[in-house]
Amino acid sequence: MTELNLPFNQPTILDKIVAQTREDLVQKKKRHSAADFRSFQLYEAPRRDFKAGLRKEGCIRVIAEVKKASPSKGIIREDFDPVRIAAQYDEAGAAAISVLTEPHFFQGDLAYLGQIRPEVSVPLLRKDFIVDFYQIEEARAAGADAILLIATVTSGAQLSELLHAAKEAGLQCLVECYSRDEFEALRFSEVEVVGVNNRNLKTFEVDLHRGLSLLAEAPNEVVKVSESGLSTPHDIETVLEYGVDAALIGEHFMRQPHPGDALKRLTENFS
Ligand SMILES: O=P(O)(O)OC[C@@H](O)[C@@H](O)c1c[nH]c2ccccc12
Repeated sequence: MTELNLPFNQPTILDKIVAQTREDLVQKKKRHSAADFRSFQLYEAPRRDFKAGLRKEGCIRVIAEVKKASPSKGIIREDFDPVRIAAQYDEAGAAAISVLTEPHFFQGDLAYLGQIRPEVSVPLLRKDFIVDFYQIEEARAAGADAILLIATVTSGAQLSELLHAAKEAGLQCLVECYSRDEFEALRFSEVEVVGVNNRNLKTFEVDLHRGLSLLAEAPNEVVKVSESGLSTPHDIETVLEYGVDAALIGEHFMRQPHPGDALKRLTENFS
């Protein structure tokens, strides 16, 4: 993908996050081998069906996100209690909860998954930058039901291998892409849930219609998720007009005093 508005050869924020993730992995592997995760209590817990809740004809399904900070916005919510926020989302009818676990750029924590899990009934998506099989075992041990795989970060054979490994580990995947090239390179025989990020992770620009037009091209049997920058009933109406099943929403909810009420208000006419 060409980014004409970026200086040549400058590392993007995404490059930096992935480099940091790889560095962290070196340290983590010294502490635990992937096989060690098998002895974690949550490793054997039954998984919740992420995909099943994401499609309801004529309704918007919401993956509500627990996110303290982001590289584009800095701290989004000072008063951040991940378990309380997740419980509100669950009560407000979220189809799933996305939990940022990346620590350096999003101030996330892997431990949030295990803390949230017993307090909610819906599936949990681990939102992180997965580049290694190790992180799949780690996600299972931490209590995730599904993981995000980002086509901008991992594509082709590597993406297929991670998808396969996740399936083996009993985890479902949300495969996120940004560009048309990434979208067209996806093997829809392997991808059950596809997301298009409306925000360019390199420049942070948001373009809802660009993302939705791409999603509309996905095969019928694939669950479609519109991600990022959604905040108004008009946005939700637009998402539904494109035949998209679910919306992934973080910042808008996290900026409201009561994120659960914000979710109810946003979806009351579409559920
Ligand atoms: O907070 P927003 O604009 O509602 O967006 C949520 C989610 O789509 C966004 O956090 C996100 C989408 N893809 C990602 C990949 C990594 C980290 C974060 C993301």
